[in-house]
Amino acid sequence: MLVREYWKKSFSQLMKLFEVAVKCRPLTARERGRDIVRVHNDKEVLVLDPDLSKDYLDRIQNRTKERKYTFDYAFGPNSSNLDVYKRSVRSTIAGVVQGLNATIFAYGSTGSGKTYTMVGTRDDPGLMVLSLNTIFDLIEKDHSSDNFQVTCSYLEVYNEVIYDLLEKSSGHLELREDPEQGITVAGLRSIKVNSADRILELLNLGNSRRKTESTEVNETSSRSHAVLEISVTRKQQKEYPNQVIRGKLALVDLAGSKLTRILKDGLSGNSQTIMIATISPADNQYHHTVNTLKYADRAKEIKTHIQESYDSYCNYMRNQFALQTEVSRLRKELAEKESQLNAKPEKAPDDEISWLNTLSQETSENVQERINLQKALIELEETNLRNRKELQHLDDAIAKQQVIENDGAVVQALQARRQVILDNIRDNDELGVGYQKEIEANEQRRCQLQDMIDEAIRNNGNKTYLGILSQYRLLGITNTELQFEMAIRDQIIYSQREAQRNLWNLLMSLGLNEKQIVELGAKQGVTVEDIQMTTPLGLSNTTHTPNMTDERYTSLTRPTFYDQSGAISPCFFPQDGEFSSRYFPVETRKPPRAFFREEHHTSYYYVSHGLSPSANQQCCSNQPSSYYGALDQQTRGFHNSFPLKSHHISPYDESGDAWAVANRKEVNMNSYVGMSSTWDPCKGMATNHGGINQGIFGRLPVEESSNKVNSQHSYTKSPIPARPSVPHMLPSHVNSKFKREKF
Ligand SMILES: Nc1ncnc2c1ncn2[C@@H]1O[C@H](COP(=O)(O)OP(=O)(O)OP(=O)(O)O)[C@@H](O)[C@H]1O
Repeated sequence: MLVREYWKKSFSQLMKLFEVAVKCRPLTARERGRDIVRVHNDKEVLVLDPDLSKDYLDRIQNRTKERKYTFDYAFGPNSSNLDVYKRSVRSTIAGVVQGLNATIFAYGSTGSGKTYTMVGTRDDPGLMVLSLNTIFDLIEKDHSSDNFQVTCSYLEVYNEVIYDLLEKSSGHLELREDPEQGITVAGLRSIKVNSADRILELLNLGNSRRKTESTEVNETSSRSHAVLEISVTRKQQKEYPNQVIRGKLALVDLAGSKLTRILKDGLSGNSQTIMIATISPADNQYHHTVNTLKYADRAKEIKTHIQESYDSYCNYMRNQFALQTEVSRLRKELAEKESQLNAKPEKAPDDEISWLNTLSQETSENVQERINLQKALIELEETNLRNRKELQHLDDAIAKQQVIENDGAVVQALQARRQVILDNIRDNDELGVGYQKEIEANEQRRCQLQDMIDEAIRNNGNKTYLGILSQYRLLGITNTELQFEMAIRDQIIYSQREAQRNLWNLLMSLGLNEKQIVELGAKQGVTVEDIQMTTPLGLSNTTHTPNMTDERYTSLTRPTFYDQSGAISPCFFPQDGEFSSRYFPVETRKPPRAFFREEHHTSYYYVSHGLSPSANQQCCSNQPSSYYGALDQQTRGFHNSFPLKSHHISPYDESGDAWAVANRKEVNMNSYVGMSSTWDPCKGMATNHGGINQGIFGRLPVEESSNKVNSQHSYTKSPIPARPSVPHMLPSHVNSKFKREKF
């Protein structure tokens, strides 16, 4: 059967997710009482007042104990199990073979006929037997080429303990939560069966092991709940080869009346459930009968609830179906593309082809290598993000210990851990720089290879053929790259959503309401639903954001703004919240706006270096326009800045450098947001990451007593852990990946 048809059918079957049937058994030979139950119209159950002495007046004054209920199905004492099965159960069983779950359970007081209804006798087989016959019948008649497998388990719950009825001497079994299958019984035997007869054998065996005892109304009263579970696994062969559909049928014979909880269990998941409420017609069972009917009546309320769940379930299933269709469409498309790719072009001279093959092969290896390097780099950076987080926590803990608890041993242990983390960060950073270099070399090689391929094609007589062949080869390579890019893109989308949510929270926690944020965003050219981090929320009113691809920047080269001795490019920070450096054209000095946030109380930090006093003046003279900045070793750029509170600002030292000062011994730049630029040696220009970034730049050793650092380029002696930078070959929005944890 087509999956579409199958779901269509299933939906209509699901419309009756929960049904209640009432079955009244005949009076037994032992019962001497009066029959007080009447069944009308196959739906109504009337229970007469067992007290015959009530007169007409009592009845019209509503003092009668007569009760009337209506159910989905009602069966009188003359109905056989087969009657019950045909009308209320059979259609549900058909769904199990199509992958649906069904639960059929009997509920009623002791001696009311639950076991008789579920198990039955040789002459009047019960619902378990009839259901099994149907399942095997349907499998046999199935015209599809699908493969079926039927398994069966039978358990007993006695005094809250689970036993395996298919095991000779079963121990206690435990419930486990399985991520895929939900709640399962650990160690329960599940036997593969090929016929209803085999299951009946097992059923009889299990029944003989059930705990029973004689009660006033029932000689062989079951003292336990029994659950027979039949699983039907259907492996499709045609439309969706090897797609597996699993249906389950649970047939439950309940012992007592723990109804609500049991109902809840029975109804969890997407199971069609049929409750068979069994009652005795005897007048001395009046209270039990009415109680059972009341419960059964109340169970109808569950139906409404199920209908609601059902609606969302249907939606879910529809989505699933749509996704399946989409996947199958894509599969087909892919197959078509592949066959196009495999179509061989006309033959060309062997040596040319082999040369092209060599180049294509090398290009493919080159791409793979680059992907691997990028992956390694990303992992490395993620590790270091975690390291830096831990470092921050350690710093907090150490500070807390020093100020509040002052426990030397604890501080020592924390500092030891801190050192380990620092070492790891540095090692990783070095490794990262190595990866970056390898990536650059790889990229250069790629350019060379492409040039060689172009050259080979240009100089050959059979240009068209080789061109096509080359394109065909490169198409495969591009595919690999695209797949990698897609994977990263997915991750970025996820990260950006998270960052966006956090940003909202941050802004709200700063006291801005939604409207203000939207207005602020609009002023800054930010669409609030999709906050563009490349145009950061700014503190200034300036709206200019430099276009870093502008050719004016391309003349810049790395040595201009950084050398190994630490003679980095100066950054200066105008009071309106902007920052600038030689990255930006001298003639405009119009840097991007930046939104900065300081989370940490820090001490000294390098603000600027090597500028003339006037430049420094421009940088820091107007309070509160002071910023931290730090050196980015990976990108060789002077990275970032953020504002400090005015009392944290130091004067300049003799060299003209300005330092930010705070009340801690060391600076931890681990947790702020700011703005950064990185140098892209390939493009020969700086890239503005803009907006809010991770800003991880490490610390500088400082003298606690001093308000300034007397250290000409002291940062070079104490390496600043590099900010996790982004491999420049990756899509530009990969940058966002490193922004997410800050909000
Ligand atoms: N439809 C029926 N036709 C004939 N006899 C029946 C029918 N239903 C039940 N009985 C008889 O009534 C008695 C009690 O039935 P059964 O053992 O099924 O009750 P039960 O609800 O399972 O009881 P317990 O909860 O104590 O196990 C049995 O002797 C059974 O044969």
